Amino acid sequence: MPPPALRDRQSKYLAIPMKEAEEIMKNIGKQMAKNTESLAVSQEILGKIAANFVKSTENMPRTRVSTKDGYAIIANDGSSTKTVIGVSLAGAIYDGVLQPGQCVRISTGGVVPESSTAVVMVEHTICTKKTDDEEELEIQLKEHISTGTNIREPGSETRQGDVIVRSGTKIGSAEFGILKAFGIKNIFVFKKPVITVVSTGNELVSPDCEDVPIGMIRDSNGPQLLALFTEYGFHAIDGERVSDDFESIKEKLSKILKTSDIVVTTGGVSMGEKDNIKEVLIDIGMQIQFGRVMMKPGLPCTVATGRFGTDSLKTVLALPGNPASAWVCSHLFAVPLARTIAGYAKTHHTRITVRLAHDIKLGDRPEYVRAFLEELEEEDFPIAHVTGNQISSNIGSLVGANVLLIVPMKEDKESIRKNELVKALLLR
Ligand SMILES: Nc1nc2c(c(=O)[nH]1)N[C@H]1C(S)=C(S)[C@@H](COP(=O)(O)OP(=O)(O)OC[C@H]3O[C@@H](n4cnc5c(N)ncnc54)[C@H](O)[C@@H]3O)O[C@H]1N2
Ligand code: MOO
Repeated sequence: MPPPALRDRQSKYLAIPMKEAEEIMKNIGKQMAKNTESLAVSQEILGKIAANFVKSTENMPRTRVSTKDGYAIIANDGSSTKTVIGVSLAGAIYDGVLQPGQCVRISTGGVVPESSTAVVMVEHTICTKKTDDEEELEIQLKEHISTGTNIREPGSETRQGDVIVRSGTKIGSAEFGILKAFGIKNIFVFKKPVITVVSTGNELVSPDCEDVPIGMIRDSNGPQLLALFTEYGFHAIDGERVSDDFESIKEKLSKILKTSDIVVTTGGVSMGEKDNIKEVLIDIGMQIQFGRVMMKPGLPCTVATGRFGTDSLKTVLALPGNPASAWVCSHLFAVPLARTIAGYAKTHHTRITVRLAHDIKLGDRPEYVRAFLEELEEEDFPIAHVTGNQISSNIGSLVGANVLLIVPMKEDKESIRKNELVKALLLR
């Protein structure tokens, strides 16, 4: 860094539009390695993305089974009265063969005996004969039952060889359930990127520090971003803190980049005399992809890439130190990138339409306003309440936020009004 008198008085970096920044991130995502691994189908795969199409190993159901509790009959056998000759319960099959005029009591999920062509619900029958000790001997149908009624045919839900989990699908409870239903033992999933979070700043002390000297602050960005990645199903490594010193940052980043795919730093990216991050990134051979974005919060948001002596491309997201800026930029840039590398088909936050609960004054940059939603039965759209003072340093503006309102910059109008509809990104 040159002495203050000689430093640049304007940023060298053009503030690019958000759309352009997103395009650049998409390209970086495409170039970053997507590695796969085979994992046992255990809780460990929850939240991972399937890397292959998984096919069913057998028909579902495997045999004809009943969808109702009742009686397996031969439909259209010319008799509405049936002799009860046995029982087929789920887990205990009746392996005899039905003759016309006979039926077998059956439960939902029970195997339908050979030659039976329909199941009549117990509600549609009357018991017409029984033994002295109350065993059913004969029933009568109250209505006509046609062939196929209440029977699940083999393969009627899934045929052997059908795709049961598509590549790119996130493994949740439903996918986990179907893999278990077919007895699948292992599947290929995308490996998640190794993410490391580092806080930079001479003023930072441990978040656990009880007696913080004046002029110093607790490092909240580090733990906040580690938690943010956890919320999105990623495990991030705590790279802890480093001072603003050029050499110290260089040493720290050089070490971490060897073992990480994505490094997220906070602080030191703006115009301050200790804002060294961009220079360090250049010094260690990384290419700055953008050094400012026309957005609020997050103007000095910086992204650099490089191979760093390895085959695979690495990305550093050097985010502003202000807590709201770091949080918003992590949502908008780091999470989609991590999702891309982890194989997600959908990498971006869902856009929804919301109705504003208050006026919002427009600023000189497009803004991502933190808000929370209220759902009212009589309203078509959720109501968005802004989370207080939106200054980038206000960590309280993040608390309770579950959307980012996409608010344009001031052009022909000064504000958007209460009750207007705006687009928002759904978080978490
Ligand atoms: N002359 C200019 N000054 C600033 C500009 C500008 O364009 N020209 N941009 C402003 C904007 S916008 C932002 S955002 C900030 C970002 O600055 P830096 O990324 O360089 O961040 P720092 O200066 O290091 O810190 C900013 C702020 O955040 C606090 N901080 C930093 N790290 C942490 C942490 N780990 N946990 C909690 N809080 C943290 C730090 O103490 C500062 O208060 O620059 C504006 N300035
Ligand atoms: O862009 Mo900064 O995050 O406005 O304060």
